[in-house]
Amino acid sequence: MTALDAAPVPLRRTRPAPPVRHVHVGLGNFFRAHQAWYTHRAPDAAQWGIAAFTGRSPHLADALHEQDGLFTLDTRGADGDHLEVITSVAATHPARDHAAWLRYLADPQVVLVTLTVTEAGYSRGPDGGLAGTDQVAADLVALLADPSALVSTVPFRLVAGLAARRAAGAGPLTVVPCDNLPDNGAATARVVREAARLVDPALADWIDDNVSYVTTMVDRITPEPTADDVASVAALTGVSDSSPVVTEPFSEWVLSGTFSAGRPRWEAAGATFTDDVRPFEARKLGLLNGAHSLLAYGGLLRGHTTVADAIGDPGCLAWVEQWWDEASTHLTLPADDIVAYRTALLARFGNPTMRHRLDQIAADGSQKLPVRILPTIRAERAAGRLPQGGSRVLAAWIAHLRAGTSVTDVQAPELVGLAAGSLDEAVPRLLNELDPRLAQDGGLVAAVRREAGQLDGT
Ligand SMILES: NC(=O)c1ccc[n+]([C@@H]2O[C@H](COP(=O)([O-])OP(=O)(O)OC[C@H]3O[C@@H](n4cnc5c(N)ncnc54)[C@H](O)[C@@H]3O)[C@@H](O)[C@H]2O)c1
Ligand SMILES: O=P(O)(O)OC[C@@H](O)[C@@H](O)[C@H](O)[C@H](O)CO
Repeated sequence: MTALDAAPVPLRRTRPAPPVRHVHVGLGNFFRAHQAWYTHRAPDAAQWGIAAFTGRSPHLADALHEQDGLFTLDTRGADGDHLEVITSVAATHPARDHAAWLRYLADPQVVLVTLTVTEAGYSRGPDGGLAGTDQVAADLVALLADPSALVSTVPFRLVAGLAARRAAGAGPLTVVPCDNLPDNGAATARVVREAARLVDPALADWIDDNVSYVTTMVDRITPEPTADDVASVAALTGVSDSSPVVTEPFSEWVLSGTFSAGRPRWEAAGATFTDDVRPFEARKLGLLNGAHSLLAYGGLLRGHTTVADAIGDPGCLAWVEQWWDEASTHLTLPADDIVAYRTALLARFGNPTMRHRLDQIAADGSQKLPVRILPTIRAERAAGRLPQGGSRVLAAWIAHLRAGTSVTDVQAPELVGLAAGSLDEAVPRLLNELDPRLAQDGGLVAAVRREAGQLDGT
């Protein structure tokens, strides 16, 4: 008898969940394939339950609540599927369950907060400080009126939780951002500090004294699961799981900083602790995420749907290799490490069992290109070179915005407006949005204009 012949078994706990000592914001696919998986594998997992909150929509919190926080992780490699039920998520909550959020943060047993809220979720303005958005302003007004008011932005959710912690005398805590942002610990500290100071300068001082921020590089390609993935996991396991996650065998987590009140033994599960994350971060953001953005915009233009489709196109592959040559020049890890990483990336991108959609990666280019592409372009220009590969990534993004129909970005209406009209005008306008200094660099503007013309045939 195969698993398919039997009635599906519901996914429920048979043993108590581990006690909650860690809270996560951004319950989604990546957190479940990465941080929840590392904790599940840690030798002290029985002491480190996670309460996970969604960033916005309640859907996944509700679905996992029905399964006691359990879900199946389907790791798809060349040798087939490896299936395991991850047990580290002890409780799930929608973002609107703010009372639960405040309760956890006020609990001295809870000493860790991790985040996967996308690059845009940090509410950072162009200089990295707290953005002046309507949501930020609304959260400030709400918190000044009532410290327990529901707030929606990540900086103010943290500030509200930390205010509750201070009031309860619950002691120190560590925040561990796990999004693809360079120096994400310092980036998070800055927006939280600025938000706290607006609410109560004494609270900001307490946070400075009691909250540590760890900087991380995170890596594991985890696409949004499809209905076919849900069906295939059910067929393979015979268990009815509404919300499995599909991921790749490769995983990396590099962390740097002080955990003021303890953490799971993630190093025993494969995480690396180091004094300096930056060389790993630069390698990953430039080579993996930079090539992802190139494949997203360039691949969509060439009619592809997934990363595996696009990397199988010799034209896209040549673009990626050229971009990698430029980016690699400025990486500080040993050359053989970079060569090995590039070789491994080609296999990871080409993994035919992963349907990593290019339109998912294309979202929020205005937030992603500055960290994935611009550092290499600036370094190339400082070295007196005009990087064709980097110019092509910017040109492909511009062509994507000009196509206009499927642009998902926190600044979408503004960007689509700036992309309209002649390329001669649109290119400097859009470069100016990314960084005004780029728009003043005549050589670079001309190179991006040339590449954009090649892409759309003008
Ligand atoms: N998926 C991957 O391969 C991968 C790998 C490395 C890092 N990451 C990081 O993790 C992030 C999430 O990826 P995912 O695959 O889990 O996505 P997902 O869509 O499955 O989950 C995203 C989570 O972030 C929340 N969120 C989105 N925008 C937000 C905002 N503006 N404010 C607050 N919360 C917000 C959502 O509500 C959801 O809980 C990525 O943006 C990236 O920074 C992802
Ligand atoms: O998750 P995003 O939207 O920040 O970026 C899309 C991909 O580039 C990214 O998710 C990679 O798959 C990931 O960073 C691999 O570790």
